[in-house]
Amino acid sequence: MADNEEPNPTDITISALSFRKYERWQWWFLLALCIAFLIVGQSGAVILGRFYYDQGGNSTWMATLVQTVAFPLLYVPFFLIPSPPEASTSSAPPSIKIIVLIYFALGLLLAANNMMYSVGLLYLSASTYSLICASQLAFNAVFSYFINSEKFSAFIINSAVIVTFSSALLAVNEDSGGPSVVSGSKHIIGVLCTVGASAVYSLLLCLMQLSFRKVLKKETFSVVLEMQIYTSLVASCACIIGLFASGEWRTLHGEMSSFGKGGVAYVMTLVWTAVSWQLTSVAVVGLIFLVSALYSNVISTVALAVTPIAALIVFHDKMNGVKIISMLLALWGFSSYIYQNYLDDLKARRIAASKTQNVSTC
Ligand SMILES: Nc1nc2[nH]cnc2c(=O)[nH]1
Repeated sequence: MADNEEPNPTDITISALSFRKYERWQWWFLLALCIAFLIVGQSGAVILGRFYYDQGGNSTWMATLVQTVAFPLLYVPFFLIPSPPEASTSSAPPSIKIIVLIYFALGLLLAANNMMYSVGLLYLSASTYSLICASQLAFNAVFSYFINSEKFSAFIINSAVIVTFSSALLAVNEDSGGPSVVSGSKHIIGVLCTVGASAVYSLLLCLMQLSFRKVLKKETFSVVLEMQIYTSLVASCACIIGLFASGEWRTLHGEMSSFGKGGVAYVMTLVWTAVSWQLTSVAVVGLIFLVSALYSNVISTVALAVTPIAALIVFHDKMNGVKIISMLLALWGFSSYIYQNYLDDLKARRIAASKTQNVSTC
């Protein structure tokens, strides 16, 4: 855009304009915090999830439940973080019935995604798993286009394609961990569930973005915590019903006593997996709120490429050329999207400046 051209608010590809409650530095600070939480939380959660299966854990319902059940922890930031007062908006607030319906539907989608994600992690090697997970950015781009009318700049397309390659590259990595031998049918179930999870996850993120923009319309971060708390409540109830209805709860005691590293390690693994998932989920929803569903998914996929570093530190896993190239690609894709954020920020400043100028010349 030329300097003398009037900036057009609809050119902006991120939601910076709709996020007026916070100062610009606060917006960037929240963005950095969410990115850090997502990368640390997801790497930790995936590694602990793999550890649970490796040490003899076998309950997919339990692996699914821990992805949401620690949501009461979020009441701590919910009550501690002060929210700027809501501006009075011209539109009426949504009815309670609509809000309950939204949280209920999104909570069920979340439970379905988490179940399929757990089955994929159980039956597939980390490499096959990463390859299929890479498809979620393509799903997300399609859903974002149709559901959120997302505008794709060259930097966004570049970022999504490069991060997809980065994740796919992990798949050619020979020494990736995972179950050594699974039967053909279980492998097929693992593939179908991971593809299903990728599609449902992308749809879920886009629907969350739509709910923030079109229905909830709050401009404070508390709406992120509310979204996470209520959808997790619904998803956890669905998992508890599944755990009891499937009879899997009867196997839990035996699983704990035969856990490779002992009963205390079993409990600790589940507790820290649950905490890591909360950190991850708040960051995922926070990034949808601050920027977009596609952005949140790009950072999730970058976290996938960063997981080998965490495995290197925690399990002293081997590092090799493929993993390093995958991470460098992820970093490149990530930088491309951050640069788009910067350009959008510049445009938002110009719009604000031209508005002030117009007011003062009137
Ligand atoms: N399907 C899916 N579920 C998730 N839950 C948290 N992160 C992810 C992800 O990257 N993909």
